Amino acid sequence: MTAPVAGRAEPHHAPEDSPLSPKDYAAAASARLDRSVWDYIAGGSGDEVTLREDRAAYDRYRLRPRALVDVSHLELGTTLLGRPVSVPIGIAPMAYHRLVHADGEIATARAAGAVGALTITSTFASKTIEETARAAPGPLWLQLYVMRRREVTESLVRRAEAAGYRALVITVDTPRMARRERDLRNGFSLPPYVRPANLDISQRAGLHEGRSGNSTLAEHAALHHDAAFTWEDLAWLRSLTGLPLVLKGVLTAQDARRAADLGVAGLIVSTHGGRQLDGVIPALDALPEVVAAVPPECEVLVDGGIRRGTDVLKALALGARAVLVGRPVLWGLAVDGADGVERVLATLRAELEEAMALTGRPRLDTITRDLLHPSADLPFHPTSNDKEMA
Ligand SMILES: Cc1cc2nc3c(=O)[nH]c(=O)nc-3n(C[C@H](O)[C@H](O)[C@H](O)COP(=O)(O)O)c2cc1C
Ligand SMILES: CCCCC(=O)C(=O)O
Repeated sequence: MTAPVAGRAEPHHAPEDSPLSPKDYAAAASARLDRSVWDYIAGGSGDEVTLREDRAAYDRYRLRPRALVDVSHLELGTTLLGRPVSVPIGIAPMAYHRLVHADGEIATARAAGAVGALTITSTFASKTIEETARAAPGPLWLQLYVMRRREVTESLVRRAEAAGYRALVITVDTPRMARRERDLRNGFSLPPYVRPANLDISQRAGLHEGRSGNSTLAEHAALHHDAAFTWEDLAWLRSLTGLPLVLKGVLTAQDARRAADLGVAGLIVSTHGGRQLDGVIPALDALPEVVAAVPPECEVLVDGGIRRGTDVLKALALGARAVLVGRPVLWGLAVDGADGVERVLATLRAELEEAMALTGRPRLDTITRDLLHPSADLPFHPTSNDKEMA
């Protein structure tokens, strides 16, 4: 165990001795974290319908294993935008890792590097773009919220290029931050030891002054995010940089096709972990129509609710090139710093290997749609409208 960060609550009770699954890490993290920090991470928007359904979507599929296949050698390596990764599992961009551990994004990136996984660093990282890059041997992408002051975004792009980041991930589901009632009730604001390390002083205004009944993060987004950013403005971003662009938060074939037509290199099918528009289609259910809408060279990833190796397998079977994991990474970080993150990622990798072996799918290209059987309570066959939507 590493030392707790300043200001963090003492554990309410001793965490489990040796957490095994992401679920165990959630229990241990919840015991260690302040309630308002736990709620910020765990919560969703509105009635948290999408938060629940993103996860439940995975449980609506059953697996159809094939027998007597040579699974003595398994291959999990692939490429993402031309760069090799050891696993088709990456870390989703999440704000403020220092909320849960003093080493913040440095620990997370180091752990991902040890596993050979992709890391996507948030605009709201609590360690700098440069120090995170120095810690990470694995591929790094930078997530961008496009700011009203375009020079802020441009400077982040330049710094990402100089530090060796390989792609820019533009989050398109957050022209404003959705109401998250847990944060509103808790009057959540950033503790003094956490700040957006990559934004200048003028962009930090207000993040620490908690006013009761308000989420300062939402206020900050309302002040600084460019809610007028549109498809036309993407051309401006393209003209700024040679780095490939990836759009995060696409849920329809229409938007996917438009992005591909504009030369976007990749898409992340995502509901933002149920934290933005509540009631949207679960990411897993949107995945087939997005995959069907874009040419094969446009790489499609998915996130939201992935907690087991079999979840990864199901997403790959529905056409994802790789998956991203969000909250489980912060749970591992809260419990045991970089070691905790590494164990969470290594567990998901081990479970994916097990699932590949036991379904007779030794390579990623053998994980195909016929691996899935919709369970009896599946309300509709999510692949039935692929053709219509594409
Ligand atoms: C605490 C927290 C902070 C997040 N911050 C960002 C962010 O800064 N940018 C972004 O694009 N997505 C952000 N997300 C969304 C994640 O990238 C991802 O879409 C989601 O967490 C995946 O779902 P999962 O947590 O169920 O794995 C955040 C999610 C969480 C839980
Ligand atoms: C303004 C967004 C803050 C980080 C974020 O994306 C999230 O909390 O989901």
